[in-house]
Amino acid sequence: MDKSPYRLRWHSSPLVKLTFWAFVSLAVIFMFLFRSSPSNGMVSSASQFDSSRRSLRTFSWGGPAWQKRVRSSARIRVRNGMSVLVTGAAGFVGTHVSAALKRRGDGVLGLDNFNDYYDPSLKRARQALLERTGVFTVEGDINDQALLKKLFEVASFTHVMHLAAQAGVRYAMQNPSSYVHSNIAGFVSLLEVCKSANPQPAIVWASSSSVYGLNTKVPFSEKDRTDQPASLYAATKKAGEEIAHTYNHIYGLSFTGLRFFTVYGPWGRPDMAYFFFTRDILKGKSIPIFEAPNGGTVARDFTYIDDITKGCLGALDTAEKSTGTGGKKRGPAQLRVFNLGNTLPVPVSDLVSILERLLKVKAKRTAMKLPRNGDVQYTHANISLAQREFGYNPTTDLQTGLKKFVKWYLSYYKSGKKGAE
Ligand SMILES: O=C(O)[C@H]1O[C@H](OP(=O)(O)OP(=O)(O)OC[C@H]2O[C@@H](n3ccc(=O)[nH]c3=O)[C@H](O)[C@@H]2O)[C@H](O)[C@@H](O)[C@@H]1O
Repeated sequence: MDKSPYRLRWHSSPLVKLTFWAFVSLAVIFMFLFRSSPSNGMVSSASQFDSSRRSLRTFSWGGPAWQKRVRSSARIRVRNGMSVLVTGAAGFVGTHVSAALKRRGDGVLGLDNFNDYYDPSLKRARQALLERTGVFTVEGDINDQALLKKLFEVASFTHVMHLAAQAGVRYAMQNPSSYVHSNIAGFVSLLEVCKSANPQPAIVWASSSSVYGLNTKVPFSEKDRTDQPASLYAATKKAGEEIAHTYNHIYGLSFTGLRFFTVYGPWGRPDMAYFFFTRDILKGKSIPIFEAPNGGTVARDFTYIDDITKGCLGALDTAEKSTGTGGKKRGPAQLRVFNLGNTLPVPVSDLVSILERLLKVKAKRTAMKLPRNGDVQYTHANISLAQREFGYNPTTDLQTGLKKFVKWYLSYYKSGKKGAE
């Protein structure tokens, strides 16, 4: 038995004993909070949710300075303005919409996971552009509910512009789980937080023209069937529309889904045909141009980014409030879906001809059979619903829009210094 004076004193003084155990308990509680609660302003690991991404990431967020930036970015600076959480803010459409909202005085907070589906340095350049406009983009994943809850605690968003998604029709064959992760699990994760927020935000989000799938009735109207998706990407977007219906029905969340038709323009996505055709024409590489099996034309209703941005703002401006509070529905809420297209389908071979003229380089064309990996032959939007509801009126033809894209492309990848991958 230990007979040291310390031991004796330990046993004999209840006050010392109490102090010691109080100290130990506090230390344990502190360690627990530090490790497990990112909402306390520490570190959140989104990678545990994200086994499908090629680069697993850990995001840092929190702390008083971070909260101050979030609050300031989301602050409304104009009468009757809105405070919008934009997911996928460092994406193509996200950047344009965030900047447009900020410029007119709305509060905007960006959220993006900066994944490596395509060159993340382009996303960082977009983030820097947003920063200059006054938009702070938080680095994080929509599957990270602790982060989302924290954002809603710090800022009171009136709207969510949900653009974060795994895009691309053909890539779904290579990495199917990334579509489920972002477009289904991520969407549900976001809606779980939105439905419990007080007040609930109104949600405007990106669906896709691809939901029309094998539908052959043109132009595509919102009333046409969308139960024959031709790719997993399309299936996850269609699932999103059904999930929106459920959250609208159960919780009174207000939803506007926007079916975008092949959006293109400056700061665009390098995985899209007009973008990598430009790169490959300049490099002298051959361009695979898809042809339909019957010798028919493959065409798209290419829609310029400024027209899409106006459509997004129109949808936000006419979105009604959600009706629920604290996770409970109080009445029926708005549920809308709109085509946002250009109404002028252009054959892919014509797109290449326009690029040849703008770049002053002859393309090496290779005809290829339309692969059976999700591509559809033709898209054409009927936009009368969006026209009626919020005056959507696209004004940019493909020639004009591509001219602006090429100008941006050449200046961004100045004389091959940055070199598009
Ligand atoms: O409208 C939409 O909802 C979709 O638009 C695009 O999908 P897509 O129209 O297939 O756009 P691209 O991949 O840029 O293809 C444009 C056209 O070029 C054709 N193409 C593509 C690649 C290629 O190597 N050759 C080729 O001829 C495609 O068949 C298509 O007709 C986007 O990539 C999707 O994320 C978006 O949801």
